Amino acid sequence: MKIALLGYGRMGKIIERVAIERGHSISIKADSKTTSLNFSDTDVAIDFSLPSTAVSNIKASIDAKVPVISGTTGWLESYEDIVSYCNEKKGAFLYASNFSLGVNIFFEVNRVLAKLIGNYSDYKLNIEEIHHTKKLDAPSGTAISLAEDIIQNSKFTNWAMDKTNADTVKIEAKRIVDVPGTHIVNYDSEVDSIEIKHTAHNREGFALGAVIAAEWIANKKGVFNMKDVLNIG
Ligand SMILES: NC(=O)C1=CN([C@@H]2O[C@H](COP(=O)(O)OP(=O)(O)OC[C@H]3O[C@@H](n4cnc5c(N)ncnc54)[C@H](OP(=O)(O)O)[C@@H]3O)[C@@H](O)[C@H]2O)C=CC1
Ligand SMILES: O=C(O)C1=N[C@H](C(=O)O)C[C@H](O)C1
Repeated sequence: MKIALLGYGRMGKIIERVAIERGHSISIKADSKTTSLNFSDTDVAIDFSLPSTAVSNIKASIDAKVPVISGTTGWLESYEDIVSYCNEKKGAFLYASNFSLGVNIFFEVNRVLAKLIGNYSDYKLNIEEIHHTKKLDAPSGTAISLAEDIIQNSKFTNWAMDKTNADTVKIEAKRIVDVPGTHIVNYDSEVDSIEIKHTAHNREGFALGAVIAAEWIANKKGVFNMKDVLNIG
């Protein structure tokens, strides 16, 4: 496949290597200096750019009838608009806050735990995410996915980063040099604690998952997520 990389930073460069190792070629390497996108020689686009550029890149791909994989986080206020846009234009779009197999298994464990424990008022809930200091958005997209899954499967009704009440999932964001991505879900009561944790050791798993998603979405139409790709849960 010919893959357009919309964003050629930390992730874009690793995705390039993984894609070439899997027999693909790169048709576009877009960065902040790119002024226009020509998709004439592209089969699929992968966007790992900035919160401020993700929406226009996704729309440009859909307009060009190129299926688009979206890994950029921090733009989710426009997610429903993109879903409508993609459906109207009969395009193909897949967003994941985290493409790694490990985190997608972690999401499943988180949902089960929320169903089991999330209705007991004895436990206070805290999500902690730790990332490198260059990260632009907070909380991480992955932490938001974890919180939203807990809200769908328990008594919790909302998430917030600051003051919480009993129905709020509290998310704490920490920034430490070079950390690729760590997420912890902690339930704490007077008598015990239950904690699940995912630690990314590097960015390889995110890149591999994005390329697998790009291979999967070729020739499909619709709006998808990583559960569709991995067939888990
Ligand atoms: N879903 C997932 O599994 C993961 C998601 N992410 C997310 O991916 C995004 C990118 O992360 P990362 O690679 O670390 O960030 P970087 O800052 O390293 O890369 C961002 C890239 O986007 C480029 N860019 C700027 N403007 C545009 C534009 N208009 N069109 C295309 N590209 C543009 C930048 O250009 P320049 O180099 O010129 O500045 C840079 O190359 C973040 O939102 C991050 O949260 C990260 C890891 C995993
Ligand atoms: O910015 C990052 O680096 C990462 N962003 C994603 C997120 O916001 O959840 C995924 C991963 O944790 C790395």
